[in-house]
Amino acid sequence: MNELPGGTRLRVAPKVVLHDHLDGGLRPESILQLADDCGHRLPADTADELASWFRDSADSGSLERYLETFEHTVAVMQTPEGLERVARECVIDLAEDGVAYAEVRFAPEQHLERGLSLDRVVEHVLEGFRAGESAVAAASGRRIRVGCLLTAMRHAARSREIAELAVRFRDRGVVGFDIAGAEAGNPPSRHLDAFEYTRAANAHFTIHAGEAFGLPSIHEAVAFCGTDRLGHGVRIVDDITVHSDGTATLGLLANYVRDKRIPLELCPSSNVQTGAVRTIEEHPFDLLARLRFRVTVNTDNRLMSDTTMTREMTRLVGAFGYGWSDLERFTINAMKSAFLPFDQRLELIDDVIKPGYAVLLG
Ligand SMILES: O=c1[nH]cnc2c1ncn2[C@H]1C[C@H](O)[C@@H](CO)O1
Ligand SMILES: [Zn+2]
Repeated sequence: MNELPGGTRLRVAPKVVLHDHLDGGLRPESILQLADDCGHRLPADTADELASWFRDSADSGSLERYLETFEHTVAVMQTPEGLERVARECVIDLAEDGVAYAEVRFAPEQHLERGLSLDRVVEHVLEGFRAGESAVAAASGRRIRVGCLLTAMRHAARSREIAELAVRFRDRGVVGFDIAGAEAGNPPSRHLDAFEYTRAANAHFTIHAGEAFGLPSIHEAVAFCGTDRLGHGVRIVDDITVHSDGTATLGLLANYVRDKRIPLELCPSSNVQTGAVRTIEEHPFDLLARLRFRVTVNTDNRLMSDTTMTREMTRLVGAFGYGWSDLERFTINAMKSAFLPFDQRLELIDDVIKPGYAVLLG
């Protein structure tokens, strides 16, 4: 039998991440330095202790408590230097993880505490992404491409403004719009005007739905808002009945999501931390993959989950015995679902992903 994917070969395998939060992926050392610069008090004072603090605090079983940890990352991302540094390091870290294409999201409205405007915030982050791409090319000759998603916080009332911001920056590196934050009590339809505006501008969006709240949230995101992708969407499993002989019956919503090939941005470790699923082994990722939903593998928050794309894939390989061809399929699923023009998606699939996995498949 062939060896299961792992080690350095897995780390260098081409990857695509569609769901990664900029403010959930900072390096602990950078948080310490930036907090020192701006006088923000942290709950720990060494990089190791801080890394553990984030992981342990996020391990709460509740999305609301998980989200509280972002107070300390958002606090150090309020200045041009802070935003650019975090964005640049994010790209370098993703490239180190074998990521060839990433869509990284953040919520501009959370970065106005020191007087920056929404436009300036976005400009600094995009500047950091470009600097990161150049640094990777200069250091290793490798190419990583990073698109930005602008997120609106779903408990707040700025979604229309953020959708307009995303459309305004569409030719400068912003590839889409999103909503995030506490899901229960803040249904997607509260932000219908933002989604309608985005659709009318022929722009793309994804919605965090079906993570901490179940089918009604997914239904609204798909049927009322017309989302292009589902952020998590893991609870679609509530609309699937698995019988004792292993066959499955899909409800109307699950069928619709599968028929329309609506991509699921699945984030296994994050789901365990917020209590959406109990363990990786019990994660519906494999059921959904076998039923041929368009599943993709994602990190969500690398700092809070102490993870990388390589680790998420390693955990899935450990739980479900996936081989290289499975990982290639999930990666192509993600690339097909990216908010890039079709010809650019195809180019990455044909020139980067397929040749990369061809070597690994032997
Ligand atoms: O998985 C998530 N679900 C809902 N909201 C989230 C998740 N991960 C991060 N966020 C929030 C916290 C961040 O401050 C915000 C923007 O990235 O998005
Ligand atoms: Zn998320």
